[in-house]
Amino acid sequence: MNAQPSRLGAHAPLTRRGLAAATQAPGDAQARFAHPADATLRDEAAPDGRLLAIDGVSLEYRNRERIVRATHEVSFDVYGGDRFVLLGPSGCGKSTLLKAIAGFIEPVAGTITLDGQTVRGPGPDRVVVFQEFDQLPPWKTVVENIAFPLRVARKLSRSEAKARALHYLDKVGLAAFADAYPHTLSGGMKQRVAIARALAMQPRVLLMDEPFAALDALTRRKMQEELLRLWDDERFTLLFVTHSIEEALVVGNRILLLSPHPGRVRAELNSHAWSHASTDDDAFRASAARIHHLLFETGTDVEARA
Ligand SMILES: Nc1ncnc2c1ncn2[C@@H]1O[C@H](COP(=O)(O)OP(=O)(O)OP(=O)(O)O)[C@@H](O)[C@H]1O
Repeated sequence: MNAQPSRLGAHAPLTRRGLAAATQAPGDAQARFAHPADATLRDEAAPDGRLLAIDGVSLEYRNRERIVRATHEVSFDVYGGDRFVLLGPSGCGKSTLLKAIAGFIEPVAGTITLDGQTVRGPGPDRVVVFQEFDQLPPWKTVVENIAFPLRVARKLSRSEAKARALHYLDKVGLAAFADAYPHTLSGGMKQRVAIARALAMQPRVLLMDEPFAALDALTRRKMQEELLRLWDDERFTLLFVTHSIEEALVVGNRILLLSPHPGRVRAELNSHAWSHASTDDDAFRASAARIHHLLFETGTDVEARA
C-alpha cells in the first residue's frame, strides 16, 4: 500500500514540499532541519532559492501492450550545494526520475524546472554518471575522454579543454593516467574518470545513478569518501540515486524516500550529520533501521508507530 509522506517527528517543521522526518534524537532535530546549503551557494539558484524543482512528476513507459507507471506525482526541491539522495527499493523509479531530470524522458504529468526553466531535453547543465564502467569511449585516452565533451558542449578550445581536463583528473588522483586508455583502468579508476569528466563540465547539477554499486565494498567506501572530499572542495550540487540506506546516510545531506513501485514520496529526511565515522554509532544504526522501516513497512503501520 502506498501512503502519504510520513509524519515521523511531530516536532519537525514542515519542509516546503511534503513533510520532513527526523532521523535522530528529537532534541537534535530542530538544528538538523536548518537548510544545510550555505547562503553563497543558494544565491546561485533561482530567486526562490530552488535550483531544481520537481513538481507532481509522473513518469511512464509505454509500449503497444502496456503502460508501466514508474513514478506517481513525485515532488521535491533541490537547493544549490545539496547532496540530495533518492532512496527506495528496486523498481520504485529512481533511475527513471534521474533520466527525466537529465531530459531523456518527458513526464506524463508535472514539471521539472532547473533555475526556473522547464527541462525539455538533455543539456550540459545536467551531467550523469552511471553505474556501468563502460561509459567511457574506449578509443579515447583518459584525458581525451574528459576534454572531448568540453570542446563540443562547452565550446572550449583544444588547449583550454585539455587544461581543464587535467585539472579535474588531478582532483580525482589520476593525473598520472592521462594518456592511458580506459580498458587499462580498474573499475574504481574508470568511475573516477567519469566523475572528473562530469565535474569538468561544471554542470548545475551532477546526477549520479548508483555510481558505486558495481564496486567491491572497500573501493565503494573509498569512492564515497573521495566524492565527499570533492564536494568539500567544489560544493557542486549532487543528485545521487542509491538503494543502500547506509550509502544514502553517508553521502547525502537530504534524502527522499520513495515507496515501492510506482514510486511516490514516502518521506524526506535530513542526513547531513552522518559520515563514515558515525556508521558504528547507535544513533546511526537507529536511523538506518527507521529508514528501513519506512521503506518496507506499510504506511498505516508506520503512521501508527511514529
Ligand atoms: N525501458 C523500460 N521499459 C519499460 N519499463 C521500464 C523500463 N525501464 C524501467 N521500467 C520499469 O519502470 C519501473 C521503475 O524502474 P527504475 O529502473 O526507474 O527503478 P529503480 O528504482 O531505479 O530500480 P533499481 O534500484 O532496481 O535500479 C520498474 O517497474 C521498471 O520495470
